[in-house]
Amino acid sequence: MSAPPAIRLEGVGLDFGSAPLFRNLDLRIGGGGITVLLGASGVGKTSLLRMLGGLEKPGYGHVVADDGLPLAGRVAWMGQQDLLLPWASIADNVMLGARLRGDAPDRARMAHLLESVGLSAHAGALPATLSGGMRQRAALARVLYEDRPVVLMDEPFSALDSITRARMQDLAAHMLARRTVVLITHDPLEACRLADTMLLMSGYPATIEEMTVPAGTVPRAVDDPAVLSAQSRLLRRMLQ
Ligand SMILES: Nc1ncnc2c1ncn2[C@@H]1O[C@H](COP(=O)(O)OP(=O)(O)OP(=O)(O)O)[C@@H](O)[C@H]1O
Repeated sequence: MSAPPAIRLEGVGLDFGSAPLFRNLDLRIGGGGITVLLGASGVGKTSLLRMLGGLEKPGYGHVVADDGLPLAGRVAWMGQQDLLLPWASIADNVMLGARLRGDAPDRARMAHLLESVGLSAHAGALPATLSGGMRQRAALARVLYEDRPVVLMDEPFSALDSITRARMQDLAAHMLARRTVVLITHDPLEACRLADTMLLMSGYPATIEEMTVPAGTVPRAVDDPAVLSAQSRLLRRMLQ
């Protein structure tokens, strides 16, 4: 994997119809860490993520990597839905990118990744036979198979029960270490466990405020007192 770049938004604007989502927005997403994006529903988090991934073109301004190289081809995406192909095995789903590119699939790499996410025994299974948490682990293995330095995650764990969610947070934090990760979540505990940098979006057009993160390295423990008090401060702030 190439070095994880920082990403800059320079004077970015985006409107949908008459609604100004962003006006002259400047923002730097640090390289090689997890930036968590929080904010009320509809404030523009997904739109910002889509601009970072090149899926949405800003009305004006630029989205650039700090190393001066194009971002295209260096970004992987993980969303709330696992988007696994229902008719393909877990193994084939993990190697899907290679197949789409016409590359020879790397079965050893796939097997290693499935082992890392605890799914070795399910390589030949169809997605429908797995639990939601297992399918998200398969989706994570697919992201890791692609080995992109930038990973954009739009509420990837929000459909999971709280125990599975906490396990996925630990797994993702370990497996995605040293990549440039941007994670959207509505869950203050998830934000406080996983953020190296925490950004709160609010208003129309949106402004972005950097929040203080708890001390300690990611993933922080679920019962860390600093995490729990930061979580309640954050929730109170989000309710304002
Ligand atoms: N392609 C589009 N065309 C028109 N309007 C859009 C489009 N994409 C997003 N919007 C609008 O832009 C606003 C921001 O949407 P966005 O999905 O970015 O918000 P969000 O903060 O991610 O919300 P949520 O937390 O509910 O997912 C919403 O009002 C939405 O309806």
